[in-house]
Amino acid sequence: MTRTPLMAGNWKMNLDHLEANHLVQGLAMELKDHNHDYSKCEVLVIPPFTDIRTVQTIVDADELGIKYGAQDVSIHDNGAYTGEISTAMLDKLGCTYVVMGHSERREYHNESDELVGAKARKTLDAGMTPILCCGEALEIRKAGTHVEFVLGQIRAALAGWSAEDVAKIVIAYEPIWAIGTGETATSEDAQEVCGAIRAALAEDFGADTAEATRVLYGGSAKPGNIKELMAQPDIDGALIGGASLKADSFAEMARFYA
Ligand SMILES: O=C[C@H](O)COP(=O)(O)O
Repeated sequence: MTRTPLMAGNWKMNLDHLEANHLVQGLAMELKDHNHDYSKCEVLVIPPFTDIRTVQTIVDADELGIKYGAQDVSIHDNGAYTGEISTAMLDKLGCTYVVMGHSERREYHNESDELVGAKARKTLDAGMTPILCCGEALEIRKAGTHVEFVLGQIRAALAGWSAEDVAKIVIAYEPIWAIGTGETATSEDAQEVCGAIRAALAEDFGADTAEATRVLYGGSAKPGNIKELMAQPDIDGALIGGASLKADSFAEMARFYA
């Protein structure tokens, strides 16, 4: 496989900057102690905005292989947008990834597919990698229309994109019913949708783009199920919430290949 696996820890609204310092130092130590090979799995932390400067300082000072990014971004460059953060601000802090369209933002902030697509565009234009989230609620899963629903979210967000640009993004499939519930989708469930995403990318943007685009799974991923998830042909990594808040469990997941 030519796609480099990615373990991305989405801290959500957890940990202040002091706790962030502690976690990143602990994570770096765990990975070093176990001779983690970053070429076999990229390790990414996605802290709250207020922690990013602290994470940058540790990563730069200790020349860590850990990457960091942001949980959201504005579609505006600057101006009267109280509370928003621009791509330029994130780029200046050394962020390399930005998440958009997480189900929690879609639900609590009414984010549409079009807005999510615009955030991904803005992120890519600023030289960072978008992590575009998608995923269905339990009712949709029960109705059996989850594949159609998820492909609809992605196609709406990426409408008009070039194949070259799509190949640079990361897509994260997160069934909402599996987020923070302890109820992981089975690896077959996860593969079904991740495989369908790749097939849709091939149909819309060509086989080379589909081969290059990384697709992550998210939703109660943990040390106990990561190997099985990563053994699936179309799962290239995980977007991890709860289990990324502890250095040992997150490091163990990053070392799924060992
Ligand atoms: O962004 C991460 C996901 O929402 C998964 O969260 P979780 O691992 O706590 O279920």
